[in-house]
Amino acid sequence: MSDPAPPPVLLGVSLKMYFGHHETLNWARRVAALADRHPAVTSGAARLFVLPAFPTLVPAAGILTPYGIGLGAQDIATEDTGPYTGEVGGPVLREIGCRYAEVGHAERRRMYGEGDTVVAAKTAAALRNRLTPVLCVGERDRGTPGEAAERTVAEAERLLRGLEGTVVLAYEPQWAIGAPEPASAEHITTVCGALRAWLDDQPQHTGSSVIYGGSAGPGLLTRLAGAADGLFLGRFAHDPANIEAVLDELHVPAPTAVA
Ligand SMILES: O=C(CO)COP(=O)(O)O
Repeated sequence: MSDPAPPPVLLGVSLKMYFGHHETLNWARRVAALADRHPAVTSGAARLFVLPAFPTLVPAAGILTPYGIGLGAQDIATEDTGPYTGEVGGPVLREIGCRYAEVGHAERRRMYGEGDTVVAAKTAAALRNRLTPVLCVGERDRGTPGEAAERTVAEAERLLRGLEGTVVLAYEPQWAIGAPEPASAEHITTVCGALRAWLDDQPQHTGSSVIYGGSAGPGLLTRLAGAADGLFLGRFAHDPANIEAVLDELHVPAPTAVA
């Protein structure tokens, strides 16, 4: 009997606040066309998800979801409904077609004062609304891989305590975000391996994945050789040719021979 197909490599893109409205939709059309024709996507070897800005979510859903690209928000309110000016709650995100909600990104922690309590509450809000949290974890300052692994596993443990459900853990060492280069393959492998080992002991989070973000781009998946379940791309996904280059790195199963 042949081995079961490995789970798809997960490639996420957060557009942060870089693009205009029409620019986002044009980019989304190019990514949808790529997903429609690239064998890594059509064979199921890779799965894409995209997190655009809130106002583009509705039109982006119409462009991306027909091609199996998951849609998600870059943030989610801790509460579901009520007097929370400026917030967007999980029920609305789910209603408009989101399947993911990012929580705890380093930029929100640093610039908008979000701490562990808020991040844990947002993670709970996502799970409560059947959205997969893309939970960002990672150390602030560059240190040894071993220290980073210990710190990051403790962070994931703290943020997910008492919660149940499938999550995407996005390991994003804060010092590698917006940098010229990602963290080293050794660093990423050590930390993602520790997160994976921890998750494997958490039956309440079955089906979860660990992806790496922080100046990720073409070439990194190859260097990681399966050490992460995927990548969380930022700037280097602005040019869809780079997404294509990342997809090109995946081993695509050969089509079944027809007798
Ligand atoms: O923060 C990131 C993804 O959420 C990474 O962004 P960059 O790849 O632009 O560093």
